[in-house]
Amino acid sequence: MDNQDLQYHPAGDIIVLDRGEGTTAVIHLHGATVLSWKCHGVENLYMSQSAVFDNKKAIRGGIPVVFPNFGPWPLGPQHGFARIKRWSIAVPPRKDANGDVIVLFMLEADEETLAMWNYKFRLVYTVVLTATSLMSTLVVHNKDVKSLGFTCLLHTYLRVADIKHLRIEGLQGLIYVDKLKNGKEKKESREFVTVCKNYDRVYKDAPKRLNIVSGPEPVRNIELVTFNFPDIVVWNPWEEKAKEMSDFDDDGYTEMICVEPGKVLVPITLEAGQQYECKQTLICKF
Ligand SMILES: O=P(O)(O)OC[C@H]1O[C@H](O)[C@H](O)[C@@H](O)[C@@H]1O
Repeated sequence: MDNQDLQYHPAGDIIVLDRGEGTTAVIHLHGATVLSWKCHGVENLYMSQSAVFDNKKAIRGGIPVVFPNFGPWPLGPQHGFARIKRWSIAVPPRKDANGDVIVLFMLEADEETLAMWNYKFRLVYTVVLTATSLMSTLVVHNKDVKSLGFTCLLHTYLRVADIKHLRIEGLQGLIYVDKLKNGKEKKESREFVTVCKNYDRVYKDAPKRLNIVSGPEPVRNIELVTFNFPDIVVWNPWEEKAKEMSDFDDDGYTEMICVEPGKVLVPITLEAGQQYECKQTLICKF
C-alpha cells in the first residue's frame, strides 16, 4: 500500500508510524489491523487490492487480530470480533530515545461483545516499529468476576516475492493439524516447508524462531520471533479458493503466505483479574 491509497480512508481511521528512512507502519483502527510495514521502503505485508474498508468486514491482509476465537464459532463471527471492532488509541504514537515508534490500542467489552460473549475483558495491543522490526504485543485482561476462556492469534499476511520460491525454516519434526483433512495430525518431515496448493495447517509447539524466506530477486527473509504463541498456522488459499473470496485478488495467492502465531489448539483460561501476554516480532533480515 502506498501513501496515495491512504487517501481513500476516512480521516481518523489510520495511524502512521514513521521511523524515517522509508521505515513505516500503517495501522487501521478497524480491528487495530496493521495494514502495511515497510522496512527501508520495502513492503513486507500482503494487502489484497480488493480488501474492503467499510469498517464492518475484516480487512483482507496485513495483520488482523483474532480474538476470542480462532475459526468458526457458534457465538459470533469466524475468528471472533476483535478484527471487526473499532479499537481506541490508548497511547498515541511517540518516539522513544532510540527513535523507535510505539503506539498502544485498546478494546474493551461493550454491549455488542457482551451480547455474543458474556465476559468483561480488556485487550491492550502494543505496536513498536524499530529500524528493522515490527513488534506486536497482545495482552488479554480478564476484567470479569468469573473465569473466561479464549483462543487468539495474529493473522499475519506476509508478502512474498513469488510463492514458488517460499520456504519456511524451523517447522521440521513438528506435529501439524491438517485443517483440509478433517484435522488429521501428521509429522512435518521437511526441513523447509514449501507451499504449492491450498494449504491450511496448524503446527503444534513451534519453536520461538522461524525464518520465512522467498526469492529469487530480491530475496526476502523475515525472521518471526514469538512469545506465548505455541501454535503456528500456515495458510494459503491457492487459486480456486482465492477466486471464491470476493476480497481476495485472483492471483494474490502467488504473492502471499499467512504465517500466523497463535494460541489456538488449547484455549487459555483466565481467572478473574488475570492477564495473558503474547507477542510476535517480525524482523527484516537483509
Ligand atoms: O476468511 P477468513 O475468515 O479471514 O479466514 C482465512 C483463513 O484464516 C486461517 O488461516 C484459517 O486457518 C483458515 O481456515 C481460514 O480460511
